[in-house]
Amino acid sequence: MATAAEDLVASAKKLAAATAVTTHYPKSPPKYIGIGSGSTIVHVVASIAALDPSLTSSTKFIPTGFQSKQLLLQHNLEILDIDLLPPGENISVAFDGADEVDSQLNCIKGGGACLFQEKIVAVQAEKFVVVADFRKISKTLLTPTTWPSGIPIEVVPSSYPYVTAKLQALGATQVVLRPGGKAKAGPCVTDNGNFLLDSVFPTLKEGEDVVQDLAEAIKGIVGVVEHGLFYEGSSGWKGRPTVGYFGMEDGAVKVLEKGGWLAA
Ligand SMILES: O=C[C@H](O)[C@H](O)[C@H](O)COP(=O)(O)O
Repeated sequence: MATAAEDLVASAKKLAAATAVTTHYPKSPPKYIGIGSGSTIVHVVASIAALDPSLTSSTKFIPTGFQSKQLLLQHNLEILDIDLLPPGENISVAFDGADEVDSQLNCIKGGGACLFQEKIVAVQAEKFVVVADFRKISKTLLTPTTWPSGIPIEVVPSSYPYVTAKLQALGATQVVLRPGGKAKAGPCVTDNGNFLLDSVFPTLKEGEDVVQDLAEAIKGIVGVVEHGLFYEGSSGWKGRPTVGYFGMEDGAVKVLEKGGWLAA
């Protein structure tokens, strides 16, 4: 049976999801909508499935992994794999969860091992809407929150000892090869057949390009496929959300945009 604290988090996610969908799902039928992964996206998909069918029946929904594909199937929403998005076409809105979000909307994602697919969908979306609960809010990234395992980094399996050493040289204080589930002997294998290194770095200072500097250093290591930093820096946009919806403990939904928190 769920505890009172678990119930509080679940209802915060649900309310934030409903508010985000009501506000950002297009008012005329969109061609493509991106669907992220995790426990919060379950509520987003339920809210989308409850919309008037005229808004969803001609839409193709692009999943970011096995779990979100199954969710779309359960709700009879039409699926399109991201590699079939025609070149030059954009996704109207991508909805997703997050593990940690800073005051500038930079995120850590990948707790569910779907960060690569999530990023390739996010960067092709005209609008990227993140939905989360109050536990995910932090002032600066890598501040201990409920996401103490750090940045998930997807690596080609044969490279993991090398990448581990390079991450430590970059300042990581802990690098853990993510284990598989209870019934899996050996590491977690992503939907792309890769491993994940959960890497704790010291809290990032506030300031221009601190997230970008770390992100680019990680991405520069041979063997790294992608990392869970979704951000924007002076060299470009790398998946920072357009807006974040957060279900709060008091039943309110707070909205964070690039310029700061919107007044309730
Ligand atoms: O790989 C997984 C994702 O980045 C999820 O969106 C993230 O872990 C948030 O998940 P949840 O909604 O379960 O907190």
